Amino acid sequence: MDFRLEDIDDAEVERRLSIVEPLTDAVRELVDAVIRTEVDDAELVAAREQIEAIVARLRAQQKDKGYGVSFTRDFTGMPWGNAATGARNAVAPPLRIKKVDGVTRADVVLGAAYEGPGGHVHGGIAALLLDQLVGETAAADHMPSFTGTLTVRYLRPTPLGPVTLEGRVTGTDGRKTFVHGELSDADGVTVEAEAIMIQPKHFPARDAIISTIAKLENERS
Ligand SMILES: CCCCCCCC(=O)SCCNC(=O)CCNC(=O)[C@H](O)C(C)(C)COP(=O)(O)OP(=O)(O)OC[C@H]1O[C@@H](n2cnc3c(N)ncnc32)[C@H](O)[C@@H]1OP(=O)(O)O
Repeated sequence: MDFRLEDIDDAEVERRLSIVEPLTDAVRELVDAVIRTEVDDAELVAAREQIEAIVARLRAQQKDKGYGVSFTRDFTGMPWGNAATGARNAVAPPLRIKKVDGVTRADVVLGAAYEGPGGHVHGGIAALLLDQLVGETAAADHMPSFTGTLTVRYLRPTPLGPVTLEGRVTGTDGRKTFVHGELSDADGVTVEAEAIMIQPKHFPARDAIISTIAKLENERS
């Protein structure tokens, strides 16, 4: 797994976010505009040519694979390519999850890019968002839990628009954490999930980051 340490402070994280988040938001707007536009064919062709030029500009310097996950020395994660939350990923709605007293919560608006049944949220998108939510619900002490089993029950169709997600731990058993998650619209719960999250036996990436931080601290003292 691609985890790495970047020796930067919070101000630098914020500076980078202030550049990339508006870019990602502009691409989200582009995706929505392409889905919903009713301009004529000539306009579509002209737009495509402009988009291809922008893609070529961005491809001038690229990472080999995915974005991976960087951490600062304070273990602030920068999972900016994440499909649900990524600050650089226009596919992500993006989900912004807050944890208060062990309960995770997120409010997000799901627009045209997340459609499954006409006018309603795609079931895979609901599962994606719930998967991320249960992951962050189970995470503790900088130690991730991976989804072992995710059971999703669709109670009724979720209309496109604003939705709320909420997750809570329902139990633990050794390295396993059991999590309940819900996705709701204004009228109540539309999708619910039960997850078995598992802290991996070995997580070499975390150990590697901890030893790199220790080395940096030694060098500075
Ligand atoms: C910080 C937020 C990040 C959020 C990210 C969003 C969440 C995600 O999308 S994670 C990505 C999707 N998930 C994955 O890719 C996981 C792939 N699987 C794996 O990596 C491993 O199988 C893993 C880590 C789940 C378990 O491996 P390992 O640590 O070797 O488990 P193992 O020692 O065999 O078993 C431990 C316990 O878990 C149970 N278990 C193992 N696999 C599963 C499973 N898939 N489902 C349920 N229980 C399981 C075992 O039965 C055992 O239970 P017990 O202790 O009672 O005997």
